[in-house]
Amino acid sequence: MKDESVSTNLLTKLSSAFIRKEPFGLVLIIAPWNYPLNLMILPLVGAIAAGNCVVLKPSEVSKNTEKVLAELLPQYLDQSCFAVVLGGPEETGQLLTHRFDYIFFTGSPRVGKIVMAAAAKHLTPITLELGGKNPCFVDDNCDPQTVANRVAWFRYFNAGQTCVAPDYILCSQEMQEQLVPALQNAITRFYGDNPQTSPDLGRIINQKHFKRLQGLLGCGRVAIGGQSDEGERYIAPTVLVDVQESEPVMQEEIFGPILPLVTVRSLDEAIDFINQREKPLALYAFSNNDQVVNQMLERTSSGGFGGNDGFLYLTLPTLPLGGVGNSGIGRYHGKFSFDTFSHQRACLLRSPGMEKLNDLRYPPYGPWNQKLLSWAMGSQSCILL
Ligand SMILES: NC(=O)C1=CN([C@@H]2O[C@H](COP(=O)(O)OP(=O)(O)OC[C@H]3O[C@@H](n4cnc5c(N)ncnc54)[C@H](OP(=O)(O)O)[C@@H]3O)[C@@H](O)[C@H]2O)C=CC1
Ligand SMILES: CCCCCC(=O)O
Repeated sequence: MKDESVSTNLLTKLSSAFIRKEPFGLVLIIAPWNYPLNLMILPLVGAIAAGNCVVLKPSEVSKNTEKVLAELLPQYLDQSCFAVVLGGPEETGQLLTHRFDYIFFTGSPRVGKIVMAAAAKHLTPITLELGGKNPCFVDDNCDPQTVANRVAWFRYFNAGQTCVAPDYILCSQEMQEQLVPALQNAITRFYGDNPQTSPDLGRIINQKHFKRLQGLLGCGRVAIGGQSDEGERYIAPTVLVDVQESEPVMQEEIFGPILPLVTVRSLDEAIDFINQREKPLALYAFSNNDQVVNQMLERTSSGGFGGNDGFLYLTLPTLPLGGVGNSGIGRYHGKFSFDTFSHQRACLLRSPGMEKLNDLRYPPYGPWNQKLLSWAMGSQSCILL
């Protein structure tokens, strides 16, 4: 990447001022299992583009992808600059005792805190791509079937194992009564009368997550789905109603094909509900009224925001993917990846001659040269004076 020239002030008018983008050095990339290729390769591309060497730690949970990565990557990447470390939490923990120049972690906030604590020991800069409970507000002023189609697609894609998926719906009681049949229509249209036989519906990654999700089926009242099959690790596309805030399904990130509907009486109540919780990785609002969508955008905070659709914004490399607060630190995708993996070095090259011009800044200071110096430095004069 070529140097980025920047403007100068009177004091540095005859100098060359620019930002040099430098690689950090050795980067550790730790990836999760839900999109094991995408969430490993995308940060890897950014790290390479910025000139770094990389240690890759894929998730042991997605075993087949881990195996393919371990076999294929060494065939395409320079073995002196890239390594793939296999294994689980223990091996990741051992990796984290070493000093890296940058750590890029994708996973849960729980493990993100472990990574951040390890990075702190070496003051290593990090990106944490974490998760959270992503709210989806549905205004009364909307077409229930259109909303149901869009929400159902984003909730049940990859069997709901997507960090930016809508985690729960906030809507009025009246809208809930319209949304449930519309969601049933969408699920039947997408996955047929018996979704378990659909080739387009995924399965839960392992027994641990299957059991966790099976337990969540007991929350609230099942309005759609609710079936499960341990042998296939199948959880039916499910909609829950009459869910209490205190129930587990509203206390943890669902990360599965379960969609609880929580009723609120107004947009203000929905915004209060959202703002009383951790800042989510993604937030969605559906309404035919732009003002409602804009109010949700203006009065909340989240990693990303979707108005009248789901995480389609991920298809734009011109938009960053990243969380805020408990849902993450930093961002990537497109040029944001290059910037994440680059140190922005401030450079000012001056002439070795024309020393006379520097008399202005040398003591002794009098009223006149201090004012002149302040003027010559412009807005940054507070730095030295
Ligand atoms: N912001 C984003 O872009 C994304 C965020 N996520 C979030 O990730 C979570 C789901 O992914 P999941 O893989 O289960 O997340 P985890 O946090 O459980 O695991 C993430 C990575 O950390 C490793 N790990 C697990 N426990 C430890 C530990 N104690 N010490 C060190 N490393 C550890 C895992 O290894 P192993 O898997 O081998 O046990 C895996 O490589 C959800 O919260 C989801 O929201 C997921 C995708 C994208
Ligand atoms: C291919 C989309 C990957 C997005 C990361 C996630 O939401 O889990």
